[in-house]
Amino acid sequence: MKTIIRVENATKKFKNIKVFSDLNLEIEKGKSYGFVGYNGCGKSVLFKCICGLAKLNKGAIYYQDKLIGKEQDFISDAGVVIEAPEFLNDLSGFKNLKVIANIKKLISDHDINEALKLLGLFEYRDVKVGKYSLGMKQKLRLVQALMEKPQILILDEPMNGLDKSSVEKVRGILKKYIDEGGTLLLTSHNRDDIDILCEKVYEFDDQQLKLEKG
Ligand SMILES: Nc1ncnc2c1ncn2[C@@H]1O[C@H](COP(=O)(O)OP(=O)(O)OP(=O)(O)O)[C@@H](O)[C@H]1O
Repeated sequence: MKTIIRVENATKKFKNIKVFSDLNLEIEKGKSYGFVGYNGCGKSVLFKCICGLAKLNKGAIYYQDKLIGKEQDFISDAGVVIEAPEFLNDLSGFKNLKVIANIKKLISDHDINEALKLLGLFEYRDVKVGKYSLGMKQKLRLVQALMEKPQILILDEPMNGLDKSSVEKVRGILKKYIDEGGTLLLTSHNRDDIDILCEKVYEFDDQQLKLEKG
């Protein structure tokens, strides 16, 4: 299997808080990985560093052999849900996605609509995002992450704010994504999400990652 992400001796700290230290990790293409641990253990910070949204204090992260932050600013070809990427409240759901799609110009309006349908947002495509509920905004984030059919998905608590049937729907979408060869990095405080979707599970333990399953 081909390594797609390599984290080497990574250390990240904030002033007096050391989040992780000399952490090593290999992500193989086509596999699904879960990351678990208590609030504040470092899951989101690790994901941000992998994406290029935060800098390591020491060590290196490679995406397809390119050094993140140097040879490549941000991870490319990835669908990402981390915290709340803010949408423009005065634009509709569709137009927000269109603004993002225009950056890479990989997909058509039809593709955006199909992605909206996947999560049941198509009928709200023309409603301003400012009028979306919390769950609807979360679904829009997922649509954004999925719409360009990225080869890797990095999802930090993607089920936040979703009702039971939407969680089932997203699990189905992610399962299909993995079955079709996608690579998934996932955090969730719902252990069922992790168990259903991830073949390998890492737990944060004393500033390190411990392989818990797989
Ligand atoms: N920008 C920041 N400035 C200072 N400290 C930060 C910053 N971002 C995160 N931290 C700290 O880094 C540590 C790890 O935070 P992180 O958000 O990665 O936790 P997490 O495992 O994702 O938690 P949760 O399960 O609550 O989402 C915490 O102690 C947090 O307070």
